[in-house]
Amino acid sequence: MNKLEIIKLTKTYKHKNANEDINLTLESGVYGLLGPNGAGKSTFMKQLATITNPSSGKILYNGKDIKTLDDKYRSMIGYLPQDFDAYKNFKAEEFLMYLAALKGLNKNEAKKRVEELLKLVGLYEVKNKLISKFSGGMKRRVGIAQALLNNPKILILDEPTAGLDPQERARFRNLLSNIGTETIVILSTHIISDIESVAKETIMIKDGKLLLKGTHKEILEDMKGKVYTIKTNDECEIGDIQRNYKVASINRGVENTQLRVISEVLPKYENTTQTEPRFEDVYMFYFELEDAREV
Ligand SMILES: Nc1ncnc2c1ncn2[C@@H]1O[C@H](COP(=O)(O)OP(=O)(O)OP(=O)(O)O)[C@@H](O)[C@H]1O
Repeated sequence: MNKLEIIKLTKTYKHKNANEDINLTLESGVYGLLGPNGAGKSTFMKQLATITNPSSGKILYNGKDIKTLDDKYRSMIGYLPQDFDAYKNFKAEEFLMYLAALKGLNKNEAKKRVEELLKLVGLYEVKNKLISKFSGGMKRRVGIAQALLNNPKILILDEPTAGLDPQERARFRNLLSNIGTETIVILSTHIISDIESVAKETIMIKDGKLLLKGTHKEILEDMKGKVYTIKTNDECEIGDIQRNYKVASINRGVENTQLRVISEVLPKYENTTQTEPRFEDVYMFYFELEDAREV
């Protein structure tokens, strides 16, 4: 069994609830934690990683409070904090060997595991290079590798793809598929495409509260009838639509301009057709975006 139960989890900083009354059950598999800046994702993950204690509520691992499991629980988790900073004066391999020793791996075990992980994150060729000479994406990959050192049962990754280029993002997706199916993986992001293909379920939080949890199919099903395409050539109308609706994208074609609109009611414009929702519409529906994307 590999199960986390999060019960009425609340974290208050001064007078603000960064997490409020969150109830969730997580079992093996990848969960994408989605929410805008300040939604409470890091706070949630820090509590799972025992970096900070809940103000109220509790977290159970296989039925036992993680507070009482203490080091036993900690030995089962891998954590990549949002602000992970590797010791820059270490070489990649040296740094991972050092952390492996801290995590209690013996030297032979550590050597084998570090080599495996360096290959997995694509840093084996540069294992003897100073981390200070690495790009942001490479440093992030060192962070991902260190979170995996102890073969965690629970892997908590706070924005693992921040700073990664498209190729590195693709590599990260492959890497996740190589992580045991017996692991609970929770990864936070505000980039919907990062979780679209890898997460079995998406968890959305907003203003510290749980908004929804579901499979992509369930979430998309819920979006049906809320996405429209409006075709127009009238600049006044385009402005009007932008002021009154959530516009996911604007496509300025030769013949006309097409606006992808998210709305719970049928928009009142002439050339409006309902269209199939895409996963990226979900973010727009639940969270405001500042500007429509011009495509
Ligand atoms: N140590 C702290 N002291 C006071 N307030 C905090 C602290 N940590 C977080 N907060 C506040 O709690 C709220 C949630 O922050 P959190 O970092 O968990 O959000 P987030 O979803 O991870 O955001 P981001 O995507 O920007 O990282 C924010 O309003 C933040 O300012």
